[in-house]
Amino acid sequence: MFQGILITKDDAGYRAGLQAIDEAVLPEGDVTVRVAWSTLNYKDGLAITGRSPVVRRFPMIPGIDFAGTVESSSHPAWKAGDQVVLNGWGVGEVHCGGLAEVARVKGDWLVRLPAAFTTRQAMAIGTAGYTAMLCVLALEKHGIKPGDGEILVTGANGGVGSVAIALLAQLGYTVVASTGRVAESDYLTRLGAASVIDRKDLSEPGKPLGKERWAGVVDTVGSHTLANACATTRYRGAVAACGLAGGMDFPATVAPFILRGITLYGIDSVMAPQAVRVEAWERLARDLDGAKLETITSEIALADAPAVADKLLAGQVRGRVVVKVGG
Ligand SMILES: C=CC(=O)SCCNC(=O)CCNC(=O)[C@H](O)C(C)(C)COP(=O)(O)OP(=O)(O)OC[C@H]1O[C@@H](n2cnc3c(N)ncnc32)[C@H](O)[C@@H]1OP(=O)(O)O
Ligand SMILES: NC(=O)C1=CN([C@@H]2O[C@H](COP(=O)(O)OP(=O)(O)OC[C@H]3O[C@@H](n4cnc5c(N)ncnc54)[C@H](O)[C@@H]3O)[C@@H](O)[C@H]2O)C=CC1
Repeated sequence: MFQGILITKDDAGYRAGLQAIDEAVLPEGDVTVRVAWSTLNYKDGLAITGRSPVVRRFPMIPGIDFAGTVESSSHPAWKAGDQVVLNGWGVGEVHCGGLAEVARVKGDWLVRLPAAFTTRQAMAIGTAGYTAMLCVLALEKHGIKPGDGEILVTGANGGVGSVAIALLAQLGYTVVASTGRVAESDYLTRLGAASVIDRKDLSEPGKPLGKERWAGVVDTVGSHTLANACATTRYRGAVAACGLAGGMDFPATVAPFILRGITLYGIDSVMAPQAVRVEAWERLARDLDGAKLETITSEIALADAPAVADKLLAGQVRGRVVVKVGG
């Protein structure tokens, strides 16, 4: 038996809580990991509360990411004692996840813990931070350079937004942070935002085209915010869309695409190929300021995860939350 969060769904309803879990609940896998740290991402909030149909099998251990130490392995790449990180691959959705002391997964899903990070730091980054890096890589590969103009980051106080700001600022980009918590402007400017705008400027239904402003965009919000971001992106600029914190809809027109030649990149962290993950983690090790990472990180115990999941979805959590599992 081991301790973990378990989600059950039956006639009595949808419930998540800390309990002793039998090893028999763990799915098949060729690597067993002793989890040190996990995190709470937005998707974990959706899974734990049942707000969206993220969990596809019950009972389910949530947690779309974890970092820890291999306990046993029949996979050729891994041996007992190796330190590993996992993001996505349906873990915490269809395959038991990281919010428990033990995880059993496919060795092909694991990434070696970069030497630059402790397991706690890797989870302070977590799937949110790794996704922020995927967004930055998309803008870089599009050819957007520091000095080309302002980069908009939406949902700026959140996990993806906070790491995106820190990364872009470190790389020399001029970052404009959009937030509903303008009172938190100091936090955003300390991370490296050059200026802060109110999310209301972007969240109302807008025109097909607006005044050209952004050289690039990292959008975690979706809906009208994403549509307005596209409508105000400069000629041949790019938008990296990764989130739906404001809604899954995309009420846009083709105008920015066919009249300004903008590009919309869809960013998916869950099924990203291994080479992409390794590149993202290597770049995080190079480009993310460890001191800034610590300032955006708060720590909770496993038992607190359900309560903090509610707060996360209510937009009451700033930055990243690490969950101490065995660490
Ligand atoms: C870290 C990442 C994130 O944070 S992403 C944001 C969090 N995710 C969500 O909120 C998604 C929750 N899911 C939904 O709201 C719904 O599943 C849906 C709206 C995406 C689709 O719902 P619908 O009822 O219309 O269809 P199905 O559920 O039957 O699915 C249709 C088709 O799509 C496949 N699919 C479902 N979810 C995913 C997924 N997460 N990734 C990839 N593909 C997905 C599903 O298997 C079906 O395909 P099929 O070939 O028919 O099996
Ligand atoms: N595509 C992918 O692979 C990934 C997608 N995501 C998505 O990115 C988004 C952000 O994830 P996290 O940073 O972990 O979540 P988070 O909860 O830490 O941050 C979300 C931010 O959006 C803000 N927000 C909420 N509602 C809003 C609205 N209506 N308008 C504007 N801002 C609003 C919140 O105040 C918060 O600051 C989520 O939608 C998540 O599902 C996250 C990781 C991977």
